[in-house]
Amino acid sequence: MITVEEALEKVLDLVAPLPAETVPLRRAAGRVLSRAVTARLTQPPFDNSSMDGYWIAAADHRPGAVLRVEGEAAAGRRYTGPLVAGQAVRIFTGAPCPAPGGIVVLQENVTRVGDSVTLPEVLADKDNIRPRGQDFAEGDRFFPRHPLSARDIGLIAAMNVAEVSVHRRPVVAILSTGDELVEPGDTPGPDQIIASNGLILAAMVEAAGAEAHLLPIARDTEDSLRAAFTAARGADLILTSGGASVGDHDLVGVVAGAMGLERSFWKISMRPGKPLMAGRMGQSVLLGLPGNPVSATVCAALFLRPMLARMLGHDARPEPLRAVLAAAVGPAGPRTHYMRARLIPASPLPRIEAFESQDSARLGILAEADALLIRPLGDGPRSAGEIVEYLPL
Ligand SMILES: Nc1nc2c(c(=O)[nH]1)N[C@H]1C(S)=C(S)[C@@H](COP(=O)(O)OP(=O)(O)OC[C@H]3O[C@@H](n4cnc5c(N)ncnc54)[C@H](O)[C@@H]3O)O[C@H]1N2
Ligand code: MOO
Repeated sequence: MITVEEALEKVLDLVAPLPAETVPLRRAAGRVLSRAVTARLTQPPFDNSSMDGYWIAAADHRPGAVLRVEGEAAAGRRYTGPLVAGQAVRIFTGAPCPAPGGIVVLQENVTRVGDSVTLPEVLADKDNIRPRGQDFAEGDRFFPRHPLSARDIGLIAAMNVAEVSVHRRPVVAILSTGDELVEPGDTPGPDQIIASNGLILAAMVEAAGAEAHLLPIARDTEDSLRAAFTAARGADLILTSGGASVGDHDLVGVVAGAMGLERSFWKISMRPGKPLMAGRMGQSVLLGLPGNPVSATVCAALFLRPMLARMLGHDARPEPLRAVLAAAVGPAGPRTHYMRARLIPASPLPRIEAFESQDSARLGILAEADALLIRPLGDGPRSAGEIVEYLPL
C-alpha cells in the first residue's frame, strides 16, 4: 500500500489546470486568473483631496493667513477658474486639486466668515492630497495565484478591466453506489439507509468552486454501474462512493476497469480511507472513495480538494497545523490515522482532543469534529501535553 503523501502526488499527477475562458468580472469571484490583468488607467487619475476643506497654494499656506474663497472643486467636477495669490478654493473629498503643489486644510481647522477663511496659528504638516497614481499606474500587472477574493475583484474593477480570463471550473460527476441506499427524503426499506455521501461531496465540490452533478444512485450490479459511468462521461472528474473494497458486491473497480480505467493506485495506508482508488478513465479522472461516510469525507478533504484546486489553477495542499494534545492517545497502527478531534482554544497553540470513537460510519461525531488529529503511521502512544499536528475541518 502506498502512503498518503505518495497518493497525493499521484492524484495531483492525474490533473492539470483546465483551459481558460473569459468571464465578466461580476462572475469572477472564487475563480483563478489564467493570465495577468493589466491596469487600463492610472489610479487616482489626478491629484485629489482626501478631506473636505479648502485648497490653498503652498505660498499662501502661512499661520493666520486670511484668504478669499473663490470657486469650488467637487468630486466629479473640477475647479476651472483662475488661480490668484491669496485665494482658497472650497474643495471636497475626491475632488481634483486645482493645481500641483497645494495643500488642503480641513474645514474644521479654519474660521470662515462670509467669503474669507482664516488659517490657524499652528499649521498641520499633512497636505491631505492623494497624488496621481498612488494606488497603481496604467500598465501595472496584477496576477494573484489564488481564487479571486472580493478585494481582488475591487482592484481589478478599479483597473477598468470588466472581463477576466480564468481557468474553467471542473465539472464533477458524483456517483453513490449501493443496493442499501435511498435518496434523502425517500422511505428506506427494512434493510436500507439514507445516502449521505452524495450531498457531502456535492457541498465540498461546490465550496471548492467546482460544479457538482449528482447522478442517481447506482445499484451493486455491473449493468447499473456501467450505465452510471456512461452517464458520467464528459465530466472532468468522476467521484464514486462505496463499492471500493474487497467484498463480492464491491464492483466499482471491476466495472471501471472493464470500461478502460487506467488505474494509478488502489488502497493506501490511511485510516479511514484504505480502499481509495484513482486513475484515468477516457477524458475523465476517477477518484473512487470508500463508502463509509467518514472515510469518504476525509479522503475528499485530503485528495479531492487539492485536485480541484489544481484544475481551477491554484495550489491547495493540506497544511498541517500544530496543537497540544489534551489527552493521551494510543499508538497509531500501520496506517496514518486521521482522528476526528475537537479543538479547544488556547495560547500560543490550541489544545486538541480526539473523540473516543473513531468509527468511520459515525456522522454525528464527524459533524461535531472541527479537526483531524494526524497520527503518522507507526507512531507510538502520545501523552497529554505533547505537540501534534492536525488539519482543520
Ligand atoms: N474484508 C475487508 N473488508 C473491508 C475492508 C478490508 O480491507 N477488508 N476495508 C474496510 C474499509 S477500511 C472500508 S472504508 C470499507 C469501504 O468499503 P466500500 O468502499 O466498498 O464501501 P461499501 O461497502 O459500499 O460501504 C461501506 C459502508 O458505507 C455505507 N455507505 C456506502 N455508501 C454510502 C452513502 N452514499 N451514504 C451513506 N452511507 C454509505 C454502506 O452502507 C456501508 O455501511 O470496507 C471495509 N471492509
Ligand atoms: O477506511 Mo475504512 O475503515 O478505513 O473506514
